[in-house]
Amino acid sequence: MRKPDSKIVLLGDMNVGKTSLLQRYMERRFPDTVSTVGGAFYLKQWRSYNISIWDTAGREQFHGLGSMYCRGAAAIILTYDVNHRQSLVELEDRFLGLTDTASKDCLFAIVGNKVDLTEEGALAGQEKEECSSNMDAGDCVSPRAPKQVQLEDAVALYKKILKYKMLDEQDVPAAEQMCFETSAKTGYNVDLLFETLFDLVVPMILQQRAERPSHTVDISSHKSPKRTRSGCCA
Ligand SMILES: Nc1nc2c(ncn2[C@@H]2O[C@H](COP(=O)(O)OP(=O)(O)OP(=O)(O)O)[C@@H](O)[C@H]2O)c(=O)[nH]1
Ligand SMILES: [Mg+2]
Repeated sequence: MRKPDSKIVLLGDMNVGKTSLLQRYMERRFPDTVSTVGGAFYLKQWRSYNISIWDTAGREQFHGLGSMYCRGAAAIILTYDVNHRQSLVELEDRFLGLTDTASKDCLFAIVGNKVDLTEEGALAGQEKEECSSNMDAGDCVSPRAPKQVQLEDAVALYKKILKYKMLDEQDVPAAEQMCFETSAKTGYNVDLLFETLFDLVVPMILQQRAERPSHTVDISSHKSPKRTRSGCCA
């Protein structure tokens, strides 16, 4: 197997939907999941490049492994649940420190998942109301609640991350491009999330290749040595 050209890591609290997002993208479905143990990865071919996408465990007991998974990462997807404010708080308190091992020009995406469960998600046609047509409108109780975390909160966290990493806003993609709201259940924005990141890491791969000293010897330009009378090389 060829070594991956780049690495993307999903981080975030347990139950926010990291595994579901990855399975929705890679397998085009929303299967039942079990809480992740340690970590696992998928390989995605994007154009001619191999990108590994790592799913990590959000459970506290696996916290120590997080920085190991982030080592050398070109992009990190910090995931929260739009219905649980604490899951956004945890990104800053518990997960951001794990990203210190990532590549120095690592990109960050902030992803609020499970929008299908919110009133806004319903308005955006995320999921059909499960009401029978002979019910009164009043009987049709929606389980959805207003979003607990707004996109602006994610944008504010993105800007804090730039400060923490001492990055200049002008040198990195804009917050509006890197903060997403998704639903692994319906697929909403899932392709956009992953493919935006793939397109951003490709130039990083090319830059790394250009900076790396070449170990390739061009044998076509090599002249054969002249033979001397003794049969030795001059
Ligand atoms: N409604 C809804 N449920 C979701 C969505 N994404 C995930 N879930 C559900 O949320 C639960 C947790 O999802 P996982 O993908 O296992 O969460 P995780 O972040 O990988 O959790 P850990 O592996 O423990 O860190 C499962 O019951 C999923 O079916 C979503 O977009 N919408
Ligand atoms: Mg998981």
